Amino acid sequence: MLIPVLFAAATFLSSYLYTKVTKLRYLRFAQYEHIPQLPTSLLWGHLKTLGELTKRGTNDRHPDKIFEEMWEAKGKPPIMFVDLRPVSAPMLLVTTHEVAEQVSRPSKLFPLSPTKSPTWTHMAPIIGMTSILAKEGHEWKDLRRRYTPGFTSRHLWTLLPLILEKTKPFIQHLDHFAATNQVFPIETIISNLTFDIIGAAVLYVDLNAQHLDRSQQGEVIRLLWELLRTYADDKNNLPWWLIPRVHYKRRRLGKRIDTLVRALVCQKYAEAKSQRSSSSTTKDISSIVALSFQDSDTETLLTPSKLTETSDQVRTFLFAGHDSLTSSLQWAFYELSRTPRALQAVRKELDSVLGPETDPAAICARLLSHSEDIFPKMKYINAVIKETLRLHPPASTVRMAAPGSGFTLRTSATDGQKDYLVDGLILYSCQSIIQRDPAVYGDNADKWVPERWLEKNADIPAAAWRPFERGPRNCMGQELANLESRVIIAIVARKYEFVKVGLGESVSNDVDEYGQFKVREELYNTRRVTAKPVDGTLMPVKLASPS
Ligand code: HEM
Repeated sequence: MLIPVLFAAATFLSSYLYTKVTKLRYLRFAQYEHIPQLPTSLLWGHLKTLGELTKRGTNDRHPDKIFEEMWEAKGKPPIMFVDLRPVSAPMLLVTTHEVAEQVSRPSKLFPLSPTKSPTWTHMAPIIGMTSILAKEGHEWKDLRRRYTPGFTSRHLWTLLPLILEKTKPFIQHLDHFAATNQVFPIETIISNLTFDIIGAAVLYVDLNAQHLDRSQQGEVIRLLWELLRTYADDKNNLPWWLIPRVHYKRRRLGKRIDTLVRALVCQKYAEAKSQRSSSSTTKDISSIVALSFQDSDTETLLTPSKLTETSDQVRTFLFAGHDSLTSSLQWAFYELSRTPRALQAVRKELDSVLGPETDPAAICARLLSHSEDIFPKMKYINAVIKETLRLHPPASTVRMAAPGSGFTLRTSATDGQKDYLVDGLILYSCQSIIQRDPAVYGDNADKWVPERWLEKNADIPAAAWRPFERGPRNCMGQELANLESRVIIAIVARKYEFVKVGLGESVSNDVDEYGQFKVREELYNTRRVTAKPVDGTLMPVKLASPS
């Protein structure tokens, strides 16, 4: 009796194992064999290669760098399959602007462009579950429509006095560091400044971010910092079952921030309502959220679901409004500090548009009184910002067309035009590869050369510069980011001299053929939700000598 039972069990087990292994072989080797890829392992897909490459270099470098090494090893194809199962869904690395454009633009299949990848949920504790960043279809459209008034150029110009006001503590910190000769990460003071600006712009509140002593900062900022720190060691969006305690901590902190933000939203809603019903002419219509309350639904009642949704958008704006901007400003100051030619050009431009006065208060006054005249003339500064975002893009888009949707991507004629079925894959447009394409940017694609944006005949396709992404889901805050960047550079560039120490420190006063100081060891990006200089950009500052 026992033998037939054992025999039946063994037959069942071996047929079960056979089915599983056949399926695994299909998933690993056959399912996406039509897409260029490195050799893969039956059990670990490309995770093994990813792990080995990670160990071979500086292991806290941004995963984009490791993807780039894989892409180079495969001969730089326009798209590449990277199998991250079981840690994450399988991914398609997109490396040319022609293909990236198809990922971000509307099509018959996806009238609002392909949907966001479900991997966004690792950010849910920061931005909430109903964030505009992740919504789709008409829900996303409604949110975009409701919040657009707060991001129009006309409205943004009304924020200028507020932005300038917020730069005062920032300048005081710089003066203090210059007087005490302290080495400090400029990330801290830039991020505190951009937090304060976005808090004021979004809710018209003082988030009290600009204290170097964290215990003195407002509670929302302290908790947000703590929350963002939990992402510092998680370079690959590890699933909850690999880091359960970290996920629990994120959820707990996210909830506490949500509670505080909800209270602020209720307070702002009550203020907006009472201002509307009074005949006062000093209505607070100046915050992005107050403007969204003018939407007819919300005007009548802040229902629990509207409150949740508003808190999620506020948290999204607080995060998106400080994070990438801080990173790009750090890189801008660093690149300027190591490129004397460019710093001189920035200063010359500021002299010509602002006059010789370099005192921040005088600059603020002039920016306020002559903004319409001054900002359009900041051509070189614009080129500095553009080039910095090209070479050091902080963020990108990650999409996924549902399995079975039949979504295809076509590679360009120069890449041997071919259609690839890519549904079910995470579609990752890797900006740091796309924006350094020598076919577009030439032999100096890896170099920081702001002048390339000033050349009259520079033949750079619009789609090849995409730090804010393109298509309907592009960045809502790009104009605000640009305004803040120009203001901060205008106030700081002539008064202070930044000198990088540690990573990225110059070896001598010799410049290379692109006019940049040679460095001992390159400064590089790491991943903390988005891409950021790994050391917070350690830069002592001193007062610039008068020119
Ligand atoms: C240099 C600064 C910035 C960069 C490089 C940047 C980059 C990006 C990118 C790449 C996206 C697309 C993300 C995706 O597809 O998942 C995005 C979306 C977004 N950004 Fe920015 N951003 C910056 C500043 C800002 C600022 C200051 C705000 C102000 C609140 C902001 C608000 C948003 C919002 C709300 C979205 C989602 C738009 C939507 O899905 O409709 N960003 N940003």
